[in-house]
Amino acid sequence: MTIRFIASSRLPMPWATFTMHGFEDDETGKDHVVLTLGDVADGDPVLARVHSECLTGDALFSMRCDCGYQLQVALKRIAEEGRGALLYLRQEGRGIGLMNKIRAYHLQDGGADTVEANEALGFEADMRRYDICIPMLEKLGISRLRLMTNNPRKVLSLQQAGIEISERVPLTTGLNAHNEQYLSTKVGKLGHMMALDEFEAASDVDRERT
Ligand SMILES: Nc1nc2c(ncn2[C@@H]2O[C@H](COP(=O)(O)OP(=O)(O)OP(=O)(O)O)[C@@H](O)[C@H]2O)c(=O)[nH]1
Ligand SMILES: [Zn+2]
Repeated sequence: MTIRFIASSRLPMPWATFTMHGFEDDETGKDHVVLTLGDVADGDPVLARVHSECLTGDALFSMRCDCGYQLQVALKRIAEEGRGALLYLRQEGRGIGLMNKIRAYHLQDGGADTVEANEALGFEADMRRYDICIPMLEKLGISRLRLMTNNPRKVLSLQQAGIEISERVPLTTGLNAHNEQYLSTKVGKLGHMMALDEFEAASDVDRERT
């Protein structure tokens, strides 16, 4: 593992002023960011989101997925508790990269689901790895997580990497007319632990996208 800490700074956000910590992975050339709020090094479980980059959803307001909504709700929840961490991993498109995600979206426009599209391009459904979290969490003194996710593979991969997950906190938000099928595929093919009728509507999020 070749992840190096670079620097920390303040990051004022609409909900709280977080601290941003930058890390660089010499092996992949990717840089990752962790946002923390409050004292996360006191040994108590930390409310946390391990979020993989989604340029389209996180920054460009895409309604094809739930990523941007989850990002915002996770940050709001951490701000409400006054303590927590968000790991923003540069694993765009479940690890296939932005250009391949656009290729996958093109196939999805023609009727494929997210898994079929990845496979048609020669990729596995999910290429992400989570062991990269360990050096970042260690550096920040975080040992146990209350993890906001619906993804069982994420919980398992983090546990296998040696991270203690004291609780899984559901994060069901952002359902809209454009991503219903995408979310159904998560449940049906990727085993996500959620039911679409339990979702908070997208309009519950500040950045309303209906
Ligand atoms: N390849 C591919 N990647 C996608 C697609 N839609 C979103 N992504 C990427 O999927 C990642 C988010 O993964 P999700 O499975 O939505 O969510 P998760 O983080 O694994 O699970 P949760 O913690 O429950 O949200 C981001 O890297 C997105 O860029 C898609 O259609 N194809
Ligand atoms: Zn997304």
